[in-house]
Amino acid sequence: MIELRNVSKEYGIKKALKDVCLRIHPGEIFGLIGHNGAGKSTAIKSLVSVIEPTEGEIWIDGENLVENRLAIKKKIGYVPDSPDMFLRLTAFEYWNFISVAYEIPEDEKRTRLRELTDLFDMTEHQSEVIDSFSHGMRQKTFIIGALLPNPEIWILDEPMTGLDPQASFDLKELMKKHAEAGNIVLFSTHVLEVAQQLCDHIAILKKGELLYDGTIEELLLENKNESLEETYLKLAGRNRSKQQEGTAFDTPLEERGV
Ligand SMILES: Nc1ncnc2c1ncn2[C@@H]1O[C@H](COP(=O)(O)OP(=O)(O)OP(=O)(O)O)[C@@H](O)[C@H]1O
Repeated sequence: MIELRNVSKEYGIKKALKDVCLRIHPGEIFGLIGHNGAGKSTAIKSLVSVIEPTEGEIWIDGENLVENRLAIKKKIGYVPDSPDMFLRLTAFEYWNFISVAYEIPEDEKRTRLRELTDLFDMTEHQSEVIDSFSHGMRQKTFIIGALLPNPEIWILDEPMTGLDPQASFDLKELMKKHAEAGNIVLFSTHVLEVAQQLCDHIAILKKGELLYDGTIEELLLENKNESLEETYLKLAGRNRSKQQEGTAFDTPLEERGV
């Protein structure tokens, strides 16, 4: 189980996460949803130890993240949102780097790499530099890297971004199988249809605050006769009063002095 206990994160004066409490259970596909800047990547980076929460604790399988960081990190496969620092490596060099970091035996590395590169049509591109890849090919490279060590917990920051329909379908099937086997798959997305299709459990963040924690079914039951999009926008979208007042863009250009 993943547990966030009253986790807050401040970047200087900016409060990116505010007292967030969450429990994610084995067997769940968990979706983090929220507008740009809501705090999704901050929550994910805290879970994978890229950053340190300002307050609160993270527990994974009954162990405190701060006290057992290395052991916990080895359980986790992570797809970052913008993994710029590896762009000069070839795809194979990147996967090799992951294999060394996770101490994957050579035979296992070869077998899993063959399976994953075949599945994501990346076998013929492994000697190419990541910087030369399209956005989707980069994304596939980092997904393969995250799944290579066969980790128990998958933490994927907007993993479908840039993927073609085949790769997106294949990844969703892998996510379902991994959760069905009793593991946790946590991912962030802006695409509500993807969340509706996949998630057993979602959390909605707005400006660092947890607005909803539960199933999509419960959320829709609480908001009868509304689509998920309508319910989500009611919760996380622009304030109703602002909508009623109209935005700056509803004002004619001449009145805005343009
Ligand atoms: N390193 C940083 N320094 C300062 N502020 C940051 C930093 N990283 C994130 N923030 C701020 O924290 C808030 C949350 O950002 P975060 O990246 O977690 O949002 P997000 O929900 O992942 O957004 P998106 O959907 O656009 O990726 C934003 O206001 C962002 O500007």
